[in-house]
Amino acid sequence: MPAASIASTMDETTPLENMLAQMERAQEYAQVDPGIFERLKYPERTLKVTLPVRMDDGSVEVFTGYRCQFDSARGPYKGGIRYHPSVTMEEVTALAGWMTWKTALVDLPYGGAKGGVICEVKEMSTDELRRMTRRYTEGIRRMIGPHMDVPAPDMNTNPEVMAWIMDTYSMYEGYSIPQVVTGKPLSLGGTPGRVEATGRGVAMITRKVFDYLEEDLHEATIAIQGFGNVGNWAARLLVEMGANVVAVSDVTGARYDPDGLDLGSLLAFSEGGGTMEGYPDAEFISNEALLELDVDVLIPAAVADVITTDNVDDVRASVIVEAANGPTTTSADDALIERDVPVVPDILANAGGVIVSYLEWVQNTQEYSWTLSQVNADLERRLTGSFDEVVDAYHRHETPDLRTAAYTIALRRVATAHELRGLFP
Ligand SMILES: NC(=O)C1=CN([C@@H]2O[C@H](COP(=O)(O)OP(=O)(O)OC[C@H]3O[C@@H](n4cnc5c(N)ncnc54)[C@H](O)[C@@H]3O)[C@@H](O)[C@H]2O)C=CC1
Ligand SMILES: O=C(O)CCC(=O)C(=O)O
Repeated sequence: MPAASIASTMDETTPLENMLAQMERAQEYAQVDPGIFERLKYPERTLKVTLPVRMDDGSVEVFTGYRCQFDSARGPYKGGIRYHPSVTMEEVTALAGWMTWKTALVDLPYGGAKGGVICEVKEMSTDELRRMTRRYTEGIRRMIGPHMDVPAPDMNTNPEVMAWIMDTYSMYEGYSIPQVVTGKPLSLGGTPGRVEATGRGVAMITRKVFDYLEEDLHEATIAIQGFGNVGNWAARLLVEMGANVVAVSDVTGARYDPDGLDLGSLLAFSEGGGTMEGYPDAEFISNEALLELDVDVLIPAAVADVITTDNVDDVRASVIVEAANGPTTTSADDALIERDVPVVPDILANAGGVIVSYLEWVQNTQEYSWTLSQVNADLERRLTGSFDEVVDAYHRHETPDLRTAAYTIALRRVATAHELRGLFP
């Protein structure tokens, strides 16, 4: 389905419509060829797969999965796989689009893709998840490959799931192909630093935006929505940098302590299967209340569309760093621009994950491994360099916000690749 017709059937806060609106806003400054711009509103292809899975009780459940390949002008498609009940073809399309702008912005030789399966991981056993993952991999295996499309983790997927994907793909090809997927366990060709890379990047970018604003991160108060892979690593590393993490949440709610949370205890509790609701210390507040706390930095690190016209006037943070994909709607962006609240956009703030995925893929391709300090140094160089480029574009083009500056860079890079390849005679 063409992106424009998907968008016209949905209300204004859907991720796909937001992504298209973000592109439109940047085109005013990027001024790429109108024909190419029109092309870039549409994904190249999306595959929908049906996944029959034998459940532990002997019944068969049929799951639906997608892989959307948005653009490949700059290189193989790249992007994570999400397991979540709210996955839709439209959401996967928006996420694949965001991957396209993200890889271009941080100048990786990739295009953008995203996959997802509609499922509730909490209600499935490990065996059921493995069978579903193998089915999904079989379903999409003709469109992925180390030089074609390289999946990675996203919400509710992890190194174990990546190992199953790698194994299933390799079985069909007849030999081991670790570089078909990134975010693998270390003993299967994963790289040191990938698990924490997205959270580390979020922390690095938060420090960078504080330097840019000439503010001190030391003792700055931080609220983080989402305490999964990205949120919990961002929290730990920000505390290491001297910041004061005062609130974190998961899907059940948030814990808040204005003097700073005991992260060690929260991590141990959640690693043992506990939820925020069940955590015994600190004040329990809702996810909505977390977004409205009077803090220096708000880091949405869970789902899309959480800062909207409904709550943006109550968001009191001085800076927003988008660790999740698509947490702010375009109308909320307008209000934040009006109030001069800096928003570091997702395609920059959470790019640490795909940068280290690239480093994993490079190591696999070269059959050579790097140390953690080499990986982290390369991540920091790329990410902070991209931040500087975005700030430079913001001032040079006088864009309304950092997001538009980031998109201006990304759109131009992707459009140049299309032009050079002669895709538009
Ligand atoms: N894992 C990665 O490397 C990357 C992830 N991201 C984005 O970061 C975000 C989080 O991803 P992960 O940490 O990997 O996922 P995860 O599955 O490890 O953790 C997600 C967290 O969000 C919470 N959550 C789920 N639904 C929620 C809701 N409706 N309201 C509040 N909290 C909710 C969960 O309880 C959990 O704490 C997603 O938007 C993802 O697309 C972006 C770049 C890379
Ligand atoms: O590591 C990757 O390849 C992609 C991670 C991802 O899905 C994202 O950045 O949203």
